[in-house]
Amino acid sequence: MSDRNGPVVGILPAAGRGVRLGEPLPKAFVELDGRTMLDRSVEAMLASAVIDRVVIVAPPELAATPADRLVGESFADRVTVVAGGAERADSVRAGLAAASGARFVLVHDAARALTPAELFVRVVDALRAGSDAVIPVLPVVDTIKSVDKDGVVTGTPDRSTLRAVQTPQGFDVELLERANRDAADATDDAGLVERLGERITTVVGDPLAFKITTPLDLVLARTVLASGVRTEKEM
Ligand SMILES: Nc1ccn([C@@H]2O[C@H](COP(=O)(O)OP(=O)(O)OP(=O)(O)O)[C@@H](O)[C@H]2O)c(=O)n1
Ligand SMILES: C[C@](O)(CO)[C@H](O)COP(=O)(O)O
Repeated sequence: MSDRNGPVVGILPAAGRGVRLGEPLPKAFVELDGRTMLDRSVEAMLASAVIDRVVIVAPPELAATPADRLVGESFADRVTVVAGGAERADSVRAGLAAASGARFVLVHDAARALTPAELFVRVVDALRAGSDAVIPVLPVVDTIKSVDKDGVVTGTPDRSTLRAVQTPQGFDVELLERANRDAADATDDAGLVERLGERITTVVGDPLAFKITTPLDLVLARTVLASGVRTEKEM
């Protein structure tokens, strides 16, 4: 596909249970300062003005809930809700199947609920400029070791070549569909594209796009909001 001006659809995997977070609700429905992670994520995606519509991939028992009960009313008409699967990759595939008409897709974890709108803009700009697969990355701040099955150190990769990977991850829709055709294990969507030997480019990530995974992350997210640090661009 050569025209790079076509529609961008956001796929928002939000079907995880949040076992590591340990809250009673599925993680995307946990509130941060009175609003769910899901609602915050949808708002950031649509407020970026570079995403035309969003497919929410919800826990199956909530997938029949009308969109205006899941997210703010002003966004509901640009949202579709589908049921997720057992693993994140299954949920992404369900979202991709509902992304009809997309030229590009942005896959974004609902768990990265404080992601600023500017990060979506950076990823879409890179797609429009010619990339078919784009991921946001940050430098790794810790020294990383590889270990064997007994926990004994086997090496120290050169940290300058390593990056921590975030979402949103942006793709030419046909490329991500092709990457998902053969079931394979990968911890992110770009990992599937890598297996095809395709080129993946990077943009600078954002510390506020951290994934809320553990109770400590929840404390951090709530503290960030209480501190008044700007998490959304005023547009
Ligand atoms: N079957 C799944 C698993 C995860 N996700 C989504 O993928 C994102 C990243 O996953 P993670 O943060 O690991 O969430 P959980 O799988 O819920 O976490 P845990 O492993 O602690 O249960 C989250 O927005 C989560 O809702 C999903 O849509 N479907
Ligand atoms: C996709 C991802 O958010 C990129 O960092 C991450 O790999 C998901 O990890 P998970 O623990 O499988 O949710």
